[in-house]
Amino acid sequence: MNIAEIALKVPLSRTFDYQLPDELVSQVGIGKRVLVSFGNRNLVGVIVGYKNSSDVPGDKLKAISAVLDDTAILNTRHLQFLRFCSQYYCHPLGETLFTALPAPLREGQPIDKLAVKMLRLLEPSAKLRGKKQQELLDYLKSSGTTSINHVRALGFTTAQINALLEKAIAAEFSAEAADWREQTIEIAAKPTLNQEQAAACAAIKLSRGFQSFLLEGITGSGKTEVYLQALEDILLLGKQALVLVPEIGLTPQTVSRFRRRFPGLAIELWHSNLTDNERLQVWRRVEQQSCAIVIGTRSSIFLPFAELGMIIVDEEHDASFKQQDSLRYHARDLAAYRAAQGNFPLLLGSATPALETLHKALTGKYQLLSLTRRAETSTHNQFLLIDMKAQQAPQGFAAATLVHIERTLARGKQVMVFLNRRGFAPTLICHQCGWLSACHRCSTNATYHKGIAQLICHHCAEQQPVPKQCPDCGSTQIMPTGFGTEQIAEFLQQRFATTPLTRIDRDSTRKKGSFEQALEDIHQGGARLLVGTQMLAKGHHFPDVALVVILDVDAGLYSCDFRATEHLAQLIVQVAGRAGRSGEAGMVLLQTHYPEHPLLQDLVNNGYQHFARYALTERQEAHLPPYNHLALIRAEGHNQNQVLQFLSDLVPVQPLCGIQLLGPLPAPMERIAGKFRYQLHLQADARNLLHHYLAQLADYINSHPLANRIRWSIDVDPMDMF
Ligand SMILES: Nc1ncnc2c1ncn2[C@@H]1O[C@H](COP(=O)(O)OP(=O)(O)OP(=O)(O)O)[C@@H](O)[C@H]1O
Ligand SMILES: [Zn+2]
Repeated sequence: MNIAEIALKVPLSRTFDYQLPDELVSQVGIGKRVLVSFGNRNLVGVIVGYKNSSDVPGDKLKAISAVLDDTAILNTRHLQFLRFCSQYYCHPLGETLFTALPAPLREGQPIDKLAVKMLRLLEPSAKLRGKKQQELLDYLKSSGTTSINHVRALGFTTAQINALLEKAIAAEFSAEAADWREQTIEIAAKPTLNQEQAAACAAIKLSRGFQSFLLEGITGSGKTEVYLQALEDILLLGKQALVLVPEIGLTPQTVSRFRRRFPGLAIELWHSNLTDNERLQVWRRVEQQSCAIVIGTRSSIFLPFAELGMIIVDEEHDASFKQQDSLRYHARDLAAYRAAQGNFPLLLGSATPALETLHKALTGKYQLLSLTRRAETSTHNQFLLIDMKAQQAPQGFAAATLVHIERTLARGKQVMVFLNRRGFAPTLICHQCGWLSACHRCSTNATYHKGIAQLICHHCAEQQPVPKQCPDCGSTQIMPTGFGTEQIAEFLQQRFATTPLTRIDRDSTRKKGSFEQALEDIHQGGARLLVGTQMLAKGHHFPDVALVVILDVDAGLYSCDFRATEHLAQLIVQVAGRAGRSGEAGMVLLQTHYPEHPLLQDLVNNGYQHFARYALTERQEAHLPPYNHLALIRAEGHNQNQVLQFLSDLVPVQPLCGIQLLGPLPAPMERIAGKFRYQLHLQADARNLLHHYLAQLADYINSHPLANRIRWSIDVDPMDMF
């Protein structure tokens, strides 16, 4: 065996053969990184296998230049997981492995033994002027020597730490990272579980080996408490845990709840704001057992835990678990693979489970655990549908809605107004000729942002100045039409001039720390009127909110996406769940032109649980997921004919057995950033048929002459059709 099979970060679904030079034979190993020459470049690769012979003739076979690791950075089990991922999502193995690795490892940087930067106090009696600096000093006095990571996790900044170092009040030194299992696990005071919670927790604790659970609990029913208590046994056994949370759900409150419950335990965070180096640190810490729990967003599913004992997926229905480009994986689905592979429990929690997950629970594949009561109160929110037909609502609010807002504010309660559209207005319209502001590069509107006086495309981010005259007819009567959060907030602030208002959307929270600041304002009760998009809606616990207003639910009722109603119902329930968390029942107003719509009626009268079960019967009748499996092949390019040609070539002459193929069809958004977009839909009753066909197709595509001239992708289990 003198030939190594190497995975490289190139967009080809194959590995590459390299000769093993004698002097490196003792250093190589599967899962280690190597340096090889590829074309005229030097690339980092990962050894994934060995062989005796190659299709490449011996004299053409290049040799490995260097071995970069002493020990494998991907162990056999982890490689097996990533291989599965590559096959399942029809994505090249090399690119899959390199997606999993933190950037410094992709670039070939060394992974040395983990050293931890520690702080030691030198001058305990020093007096500092900065309040936070003094707090840090006091903390060091009480805690003794502490890792810098830990101090930062408590909220102290690098600047504050450096201030102590510069004044020689504290010194920094390196220590070998401690094994988290050597610490005694402390469990802080906790509430007694109610009956339903206790039953759920017992079921999880009693499970042996791999078992998936769906914890279906209404908002505020105490799911997090079940997670915390279910984790105890796992930690006591010395096993690590991964808690996957949606991008928006990684709030300081969630994290501090875990930290408070397990004081002193090494808990790491993983999210998109970490630097490359911070990611590498977490990677090493989970691998070298110096961390017990990771709370992370989707890509933390790729972390190389030394010994994982449980995965929890909070808000498992959330769309952010699915990656929407390159390797289009779903972290929840990969979590199921990892749990089966490692033979440990998987716990999925949601108030509004995805229909796919619910289906698995109802057919017995997952064990269903239900929480039907709110943990702290016995109240349920009251829903009210406000009929917008024939209403005068010049500012987007029905008169009745404004009365409810006024009354709630008068009682000293907070009001939350939800609209999932940022900006001032979705488009400008010319009153004379009907011209609409559109993006030049996408088949969509350009949103009017009043504060910065710009038209911005929310798909490609193109900005244009606001025209003074209509580009078509020259009229000066150009006006905003429709509403965005910016406009809603402006109107409410005029109407309730003395009421403090906070707006939370991507525009208002661009500045670092401003989101946290706004949340803090709401918690302290400073803000009484809260206006926002889904950034405001998810996961937060605002005890004082007594009224939630959802301004526009109609778009989700009539959409071409078959998941639109499911997503609308989930959104309504999540947003509504922000109300009434402090004892008295909250009120939820839904403004709609279709108050008699069966979906709204079902949701409002019978709740999500009922709605979802009914929605499943509809999916079954329509042969849609989860009763059937989908894949989407997307292609886009500047040359429309090439894109169409490429996809047409993929359509087989003979119909396929067990697979329906539709297309090429224009994508719902036919142009984005100047590119034409088309797709093929594949639908199959049996998953193995679909995967078998996709594997063949991927090979064929790679040999297609247009494959490297247009952008194409395969999306297995697509979550949206765009
Ligand atoms: N058994 C209990 N006894 C008393 N209080 C509890 C209990 N379980 C949970 N709580 C409290 O109830 C509130 C809601 O609980 P928790 O946040 O766990 O619910 P959740 O279902 O995770 O909420 P969400 O729907 O927002 O995700 C929290 O303040 C929590 O501390
Ligand atoms: Zn655009």
